[in-house]
Amino acid sequence: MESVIQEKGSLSIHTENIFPIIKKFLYSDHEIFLRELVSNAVDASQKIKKLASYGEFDGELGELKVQVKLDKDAKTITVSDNGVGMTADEIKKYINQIAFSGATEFVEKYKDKGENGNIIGNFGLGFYSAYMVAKNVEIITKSFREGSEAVRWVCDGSTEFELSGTEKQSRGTDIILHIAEDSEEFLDEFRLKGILEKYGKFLPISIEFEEKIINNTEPIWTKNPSDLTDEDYLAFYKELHPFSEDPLFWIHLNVDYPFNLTGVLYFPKLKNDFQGQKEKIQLYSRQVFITDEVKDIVPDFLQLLHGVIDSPDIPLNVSRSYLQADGNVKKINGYITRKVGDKLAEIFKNDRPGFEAKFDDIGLFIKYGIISDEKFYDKAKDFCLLKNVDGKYFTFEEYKEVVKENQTDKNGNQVWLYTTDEKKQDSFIISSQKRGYDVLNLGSMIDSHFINTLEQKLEKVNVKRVDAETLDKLIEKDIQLESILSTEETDALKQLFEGVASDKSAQIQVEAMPVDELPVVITFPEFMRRMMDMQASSGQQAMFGNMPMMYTVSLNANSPVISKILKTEDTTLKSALAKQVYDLAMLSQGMLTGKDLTQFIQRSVEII
Ligand SMILES: Nc1ncnc2c1ncn2[C@@H]1O[C@H](COP(=O)(O)OP(=O)(O)OP(=O)(O)O)[C@@H](O)[C@H]1O
Repeated sequence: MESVIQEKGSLSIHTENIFPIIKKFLYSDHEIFLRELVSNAVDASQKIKKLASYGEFDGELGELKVQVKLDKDAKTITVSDNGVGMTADEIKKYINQIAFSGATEFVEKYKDKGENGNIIGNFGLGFYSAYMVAKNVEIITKSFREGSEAVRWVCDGSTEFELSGTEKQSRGTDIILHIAEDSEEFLDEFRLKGILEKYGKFLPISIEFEEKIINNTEPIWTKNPSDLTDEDYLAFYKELHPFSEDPLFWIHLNVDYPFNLTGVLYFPKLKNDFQGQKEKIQLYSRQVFITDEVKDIVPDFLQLLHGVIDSPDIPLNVSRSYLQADGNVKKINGYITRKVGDKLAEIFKNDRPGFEAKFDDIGLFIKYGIISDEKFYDKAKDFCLLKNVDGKYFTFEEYKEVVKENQTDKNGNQVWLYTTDEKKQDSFIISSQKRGYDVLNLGSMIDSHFINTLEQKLEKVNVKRVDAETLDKLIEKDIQLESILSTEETDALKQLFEGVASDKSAQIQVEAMPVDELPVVITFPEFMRRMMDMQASSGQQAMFGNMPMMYTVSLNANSPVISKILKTEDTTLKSALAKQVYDLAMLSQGMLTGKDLTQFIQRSVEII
């Protein structure tokens, strides 16, 4: 049966309810009220400038300026401008109708005149944020239109307002906030100055507070790159980060299609504690500071950069989940990645020595990008460098040529060797070099992840730490060394060492190595070790968290020392000798500690 209830209509909002909502939920940060009112005043000033340029206003423009005044005794904060002002009708339209934005209307009306939208407002709610801190707000305003009468509007935050004629000589608007008891923290010049400097440092119209202009109205990102010198960029960097070292280089961003975005990103000299350096990119919307949390707008691997991004196309007053899904935000992300890739490629191409000199600093960004961003990898694979222990740099392709001859294994795979710690792994590096192998230096936090990505991306390349295996197994060739020991001797040898090993879980194996190789060698299987490194660097505790480091003890069947130990008749001496060479191997891997170390020293002294 069809229902008889059928009705269409529009929902009504009870305005009594709206103030508490604005006060509580519109912005989590109450200090935003000042940003909103100053932005409105800047808008009003920009509008009069534009109207003058369109020939719709032919009076004196005068010096356009926004003034913020604090009167502690009267408990008021006043924001004044000499912009367009409002007529009584405009107040009724723009102020009395909550959420009707005059800004949107202005842009709409003048869009044929190439209105590029230098107007900040668009929600039509900003003005009411004044009620987050004020119990009463007065507007005293006079429109630029000839013959307009000045008007005064007052509202105490209820739904009743008063509108009347008043005296005001000059064009423009004064917004007077009578601060509520619970917001008197804002009646403080330092607090106000702080808020103004935070949000208004780069507003396009001069902002005066306590007889000082607090802003730079023409920050460099609004200028044409071809009009700027290196000094300009460095000076601006100092303005943003007064105590930082000079940046390595920078990128000027400038797009207007399919979204609007300008900005300058700097590559800083990184300190080791790079975690602490995040949140150094500031996000602006038409020169109004919005936030320094740019997580979703800037690709993760570029969050270590410093600088400024300005885009009116990034939605501001919305939740993060919305931001992540926003099409523009995704495009902006892709654009920034591409620009950074292009810039790095350009420096690499035009100034390879300069690029190499900076690589130790920028390598982190590049490797991070390679790991986390497919598109960035496609560009970076041609300029990302590998540094070997002799301090020489190679691209991936160059390096393939360097090691092709000596480091291709019997299956036709290249094996790239690296060290994570030149000092600790010295003996392994030396043995590898003796064989004519090259050793890379990949010891930074990010490298275990980077190596993993390399192996996935590069065909027929395996990457192993110099101590991942004994020298012969590191890069397996067709030639197999013969063991000089019989099967019985091999078993006896293994048993002897199992007896002296203090760590009973150690894997002991007998292997035929070159005669001059050490009698005992301790190695860490690459895969497990790297997984553990990766986990440690990402701060996780999961799978391998509590597991001891796995290692392999290889006994060199062909070592004369091993033969000597096997031939020793005296069983006490035999064990002592075995223990001594075993401990030497432990020592060379920095694994000999505690009682084992004490006893080792004692034994060594006795032998001498
Ligand atoms: N100082 C001012 N001078 C002239 N007009 C003003 C001034 N302040 C506000 N207005 C008018 O009132 C309208 C509503 O302002 P409101 O701040 O509420 O919204 P908005 O600026 O359009 O958008 P947003 O919510 O993003 O700030 C403005 O669009 C503008 O037309």
